[in-house]
Amino acid sequence: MTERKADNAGNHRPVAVLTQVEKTYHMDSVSVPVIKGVDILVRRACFTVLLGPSGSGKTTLLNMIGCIDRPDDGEIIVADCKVGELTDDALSDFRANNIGFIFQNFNLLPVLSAYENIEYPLLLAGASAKKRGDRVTKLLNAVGLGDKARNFPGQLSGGQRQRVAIARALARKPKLVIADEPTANLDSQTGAAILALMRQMVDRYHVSFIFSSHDPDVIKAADDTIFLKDGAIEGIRRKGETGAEGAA
Ligand SMILES: Nc1ncnc2c1ncn2[C@@H]1O[C@H](COP(=O)(O)OP(=O)(O)OP(=O)(O)O)[C@@H](O)[C@H]1O
Repeated sequence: MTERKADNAGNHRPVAVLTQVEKTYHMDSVSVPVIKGVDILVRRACFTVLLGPSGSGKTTLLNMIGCIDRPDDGEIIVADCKVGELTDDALSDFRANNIGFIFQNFNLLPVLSAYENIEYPLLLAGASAKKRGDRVTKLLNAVGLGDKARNFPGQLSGGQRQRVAIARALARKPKLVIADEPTANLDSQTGAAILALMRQMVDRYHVSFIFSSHDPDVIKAADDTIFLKDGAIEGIRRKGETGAEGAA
């Protein structure tokens, strides 16, 4: 049985579990609760879409799942680790070893070529030259950019830059990739191609993707869709199931 099939059968632990997560921003004397008692289970080796209108709290939630930010209350488990118990340094290491990130503005280093951008996290991890070369070449080919290795970001289209960013996010074989509105700065055709590529990466590498969007069309690509409104879960739809269930 493949990992994916096993996961669908419920035999594998989820890649992330959020229990009663709360986050409030404080500005001067005003407190704004942004995430309100959220429970989420992110399945392993699945493509999960977090769907909600602007301001519903998608980025705030992804930042907490991605261990960039901490909740005020509740528990977050990522890759079987209770991340709230880690010190800031340990959390940084955990993030680098387990989580990849893709951003809407690509966040590539402009002075590095496509090859070097993908290689960078491997250099930071101390991987050997042979390992780096093998991995980068494999990923460049996987994202359809085998012939653009030497191009700098400024010499690539938006869609090509996002392909480099996807390859970079996968470089260290993360368990989870977080993509915050990765198609927001792309035209609809390029955005659809990027979505299809992420779907392929989930199927090929059995990595879990969690992708935020306010475009309901992205649901088609997802295994699971989590509907967020005003910082609370409105429902969760798992592919193959009819209707939306309550919080997982
Ligand atoms: N650092 C901050 N300080 C204060 N308020 C914040 C901060 N970051 C976000 N907010 C507020 O929290 C709410 C949720 O923001 P968030 O960016 O998580 O939403 P979003 O769903 O990702 O929105 P968008 O789709 O527009 O990116 C918004 O009302 C926003 O104004």
